[in-house]
Amino acid sequence: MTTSVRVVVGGAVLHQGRLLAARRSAPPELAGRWELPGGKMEPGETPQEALVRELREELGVEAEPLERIEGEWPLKPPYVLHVWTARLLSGEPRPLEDHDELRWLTPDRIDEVDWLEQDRPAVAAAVRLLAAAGEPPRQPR
Ligand SMILES: Nc1nc2c([nH]c(=O)n2[C@H]2C[C@H](O)[C@@H](COP(=O)(O)OP(=O)(O)OP(=O)(O)O)O2)c(=O)[nH]1
Repeated sequence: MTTSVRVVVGGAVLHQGRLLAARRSAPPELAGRWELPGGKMEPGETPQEALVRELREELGVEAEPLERIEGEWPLKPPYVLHVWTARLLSGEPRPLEDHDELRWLTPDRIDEVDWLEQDRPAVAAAVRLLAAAGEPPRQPR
């Protein structure tokens, strides 16, 4: 028997050395916990299209997905979490839907919010990317 999984696409939105964190307002068991904004892929959508749509609906911004963070994290069945890095093209993120607070976190402050457990590996990977991007260029040998 094959079980079909459904993908939830989360966006690691990176801007000026920071990662965007969003605090869920619902459902009750997840409210108050922090996550990467995003949502369920709809039939016929690519992950990138789903992420662009979700970030537009939830945050009121236009964003560009960049690359997939390797890995897949199980959520409540049948959902699994995939994460893509993304950059803002226009707009200032606002918590329009599903969230009641947003915060831009620098790598050193990433643990100041209570991330959903299932998001932690992807958040750690996003922080590594931010830290690498923030390093000064290496001296040529
Ligand atoms: N968006 C998002 N959802 C996550 C993350 N981690 C995590 O466990 N989830 C869970 C919460 C929800 O049960 C589910 C995603 O649902 P959602 O409510 O964000 O997606 P959606 O906007 O498409 O939902 P819907 O109201 O259309 O049903 O995955 C995450 O980082 N981002």
